[in-house]
Amino acid sequence: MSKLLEVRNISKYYTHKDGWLPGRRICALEPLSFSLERGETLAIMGETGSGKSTIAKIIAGAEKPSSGELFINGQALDKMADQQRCRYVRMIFQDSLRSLNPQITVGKQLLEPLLFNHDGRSLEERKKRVFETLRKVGLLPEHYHFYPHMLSSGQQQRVCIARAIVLEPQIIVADEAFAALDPSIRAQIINLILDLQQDMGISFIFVTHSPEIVKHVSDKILIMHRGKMIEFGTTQALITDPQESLTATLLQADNNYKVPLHSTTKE
Ligand SMILES: Nc1ncnc2c1ncn2[C@@H]1O[C@H](COP(=O)(O)OP(=O)(O)OP(=O)(O)O)[C@@H](O)[C@H]1O
Repeated sequence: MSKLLEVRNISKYYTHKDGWLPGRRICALEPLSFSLERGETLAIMGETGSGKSTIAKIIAGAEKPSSGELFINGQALDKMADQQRCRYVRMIFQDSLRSLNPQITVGKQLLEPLLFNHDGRSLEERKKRVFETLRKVGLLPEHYHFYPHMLSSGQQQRVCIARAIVLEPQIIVADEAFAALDPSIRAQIINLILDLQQDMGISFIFVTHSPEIVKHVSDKILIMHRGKMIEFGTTQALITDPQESLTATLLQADNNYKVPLHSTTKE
């Protein structure tokens, strides 16, 4: 496996503009570095407010780091134009279902990223890519003409995944994207992601509180505590020999969620 993503010394400070202490600087992330190989899945875990979403947003380009650099295949990510960057990294947000526009058909919502990405394809070629993508996420050609409210929540989540993969990115960042789903649907979506990873070689970065999801899908785990990366290593190493008590606590099994075993599980 070759190195896909390299995160070097990224940090993030926010300055409060209002409230009790305007102008006060908050350190959301102390400088941290890690790397990810092609096709690997990384899980980011930690308590509330520890900086997990901040890392996810910086990798996806939704936030700028206060310092540090990110490289993808050796190329500096922050020097890329948005159109180029979104061909490499796409994000599925916490409230991804609400990010679907209720007034636009599924097909048009999937065409949008392709139109934004001026790659010289004809409309017919783009539509062909959209139909292929619907198939990859387990939807039917007729879903192209559906509006989001005509789909179940599991199908809507598949549209969100389709929107993330339609540009064939190398990394997808999912920030607690599946937490609100019914457990059986969530298991199907997680298994879909494992299939996509095998078929398309996409690397996933998950922000999650669920040890079961982490054990099921991730190759590596990054543990955050109050803006600091306190542990980073392979899933196997952190499960069998955690160096921090917080790591052991976060990885204790939760009984609320079980992913039915799948042939491609990483366990
Ligand atoms: N836009 C912002 N302005 C000011 N402070 C922010 C902003 N975004 C995040 N923070 C602060 O940065 C810190 C890290 O936030 P972040 O959302 O990354 O944590 P998290 O680990 O993802 O938490 P959660 O699990 O609750 O989503 C928190 O103290 C948060 O209040």
